[in-house]
Amino acid sequence: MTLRVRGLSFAYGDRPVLDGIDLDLRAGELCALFGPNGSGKSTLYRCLLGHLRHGGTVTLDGTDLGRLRPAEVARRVSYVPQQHTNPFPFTVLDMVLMGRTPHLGGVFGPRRRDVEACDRVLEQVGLAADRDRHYHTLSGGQRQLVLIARALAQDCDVLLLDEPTASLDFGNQMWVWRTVRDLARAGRAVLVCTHEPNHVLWFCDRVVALGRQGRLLADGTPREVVTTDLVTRLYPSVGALTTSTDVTVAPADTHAPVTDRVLPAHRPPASVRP
Ligand SMILES: Nc1ncnc2c1ncn2[C@@H]1O[C@H](COP(=O)(O)OP(=O)(O)OP(=O)(O)O)[C@@H](O)[C@H]1O
Repeated sequence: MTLRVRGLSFAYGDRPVLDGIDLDLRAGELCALFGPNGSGKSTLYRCLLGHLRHGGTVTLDGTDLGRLRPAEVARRVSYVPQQHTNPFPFTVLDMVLMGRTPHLGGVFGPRRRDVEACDRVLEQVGLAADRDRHYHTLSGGQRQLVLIARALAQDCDVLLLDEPTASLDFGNQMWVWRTVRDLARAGRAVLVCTHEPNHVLWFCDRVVALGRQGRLLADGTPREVVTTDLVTRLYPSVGALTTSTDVTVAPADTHAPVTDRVLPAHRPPASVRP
């Protein structure tokens, strides 16, 4: 199963944002989408999902996603948005059940097995005790976990996640990365947008880097792409960079102990580093 993007271009009015993006996202692969603020990552997701009319093509196993009805797309592709507010007083369980909606036939409501599936993912994200609370009363990180739970409940071949760890504590960040890595190993195709180069190095199979002009700058393994040269080019204000295998805090099951780590060259001495 391959999500294939060819020549994807998009502009907001007369302001071009994406320029000729070619990308293949394959089953079994955890791929990072890496790039500066405003480079068009969220816009790319919205184009892939058919929320924005764009140039070029997006196909899933040869089928043009633009020709499918939204419910058909939602059966195959799940999406965790970067930000989400909901004006209605949905409970946590209601929010996660929305992930099951594309799988329900006609006007039927959720079945017992849908509720059980949602309870299982709420248990996984550590929010089982909060299932009957109103979504809008949760903290930012808890809301992010609910959106991730909704995507897991949706149970799709392709997962598109837009900065899913941005509001999460270190423990939950590692849980999300391990979960998406396991989903990829189980045969799903996963694209995760992140701003953290070290997480790309630690967890991902592949990374595509989007530059400020809305063009892909690189596509390859993390060790090929996340170089001090590329990071300096994307983020010139950081200044000089160095790499290190001196990893102070990294889970044992990541690539960290054997992988270069990207660090600012002028760091505080080790004794005061966190
Ligand atoms: N609805 C919109 N109307 C007009 N311009 C927009 C709209 N949404 C985004 N943009 C602009 O398009 C560009 C790309 O935005 P986008 O949100 O895709 O970037 P991003 O890479 O996801 O950024 P970030 O890392 O900050 O989330 C930015 O310059 C942004 O200001």
